[in-house]
Amino acid sequence: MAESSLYIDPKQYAVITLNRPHKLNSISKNTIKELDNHLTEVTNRHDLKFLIITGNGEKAFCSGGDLNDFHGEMSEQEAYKTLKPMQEIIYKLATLHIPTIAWLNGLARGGGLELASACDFRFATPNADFGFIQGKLGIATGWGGGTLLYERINSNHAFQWMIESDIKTTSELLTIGFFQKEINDLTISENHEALKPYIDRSVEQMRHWKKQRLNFMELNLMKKRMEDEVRTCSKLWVSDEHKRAVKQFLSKK
Ligand SMILES: CC[C@@H](C(=O)O)C(=O)SCCNC(=O)CCNC(=O)[C@H](O)C(C)(C)COP(=O)(O)OP(=O)(O)OC[C@H]1O[C@@H](n2cnc3c(N)ncnc32)[C@H](O)[C@@H]1OP(=O)(O)O
Repeated sequence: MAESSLYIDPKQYAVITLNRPHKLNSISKNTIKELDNHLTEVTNRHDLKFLIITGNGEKAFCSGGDLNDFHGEMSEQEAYKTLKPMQEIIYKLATLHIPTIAWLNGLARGGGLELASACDFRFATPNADFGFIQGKLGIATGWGGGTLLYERINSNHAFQWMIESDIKTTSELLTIGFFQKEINDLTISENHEALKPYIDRSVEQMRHWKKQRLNFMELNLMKKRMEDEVRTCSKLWVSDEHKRAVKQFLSKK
């Protein structure tokens, strides 16, 4: 069964849904391939105004990399080979030709927040919590999402969040500007109040504003920084602290 889906609405927006609610929409190697296909399809469409990424179910947006696939016993080289494809997806998403919205229907951890950071906007349910917890796992962001976090919020907040690796509420994240809107009604539709301004604009406007935003970002530098993150995370992946943390999570079963 597909682990994600792409839906194109007649109102000219696309929705990618992570579809592994029983695993809290964690991202497996297979999900990564599917996401790549979805993004290619969206990139080839010239009639879309914006893209939404969300998770199926009420509990989770995305709990990060699937720790069965991204397991603790990989060598540094294997870790790099495993992490790199998702970093590439995150880069593609961050530089997509139309605005993107992470629709955080539930909790997010680790790479789930890297995915959210790749989007231009983050709208979130009040009934969930969110953590860049990589620090507590003995690693650092492995998909380039640390670089993007610095693009999205004040650098002091980004720096502190990654070091402290704490779990934050929706209202805390609205306060520091990581979230732009709180959404109580989670159903994505053309009638949703939060989406109305995005639907009301034209394709040309949306593409222009996204291009303008990207012009203000140093994309080559950003790409290099994201690559550095993958390399650093791959090194940390083989640390005892990280192996212990993954083992502990997997043995919970
Ligand atoms: C690899 C990339 C790296 C990066 O670059 O950042 C990362 O993403 S590191 C971060 C990886 N993610 C995590 O460490 C989070 C792991 N999950 C949890 O800590 C907990 O699931 C939770 C988010 C705190 C929720 O806890 P709880 O409500 O008790 O639910 P369960 O733990 O019982 O989860 C239900 C179900 O889902 C499976 N699950 C959840 N997250 C993952 C995951 N990341 N990888 C694999 N499987 C995951 C969990 O094992 C349960 O499955 P079953 O036991 O089969 O029911």
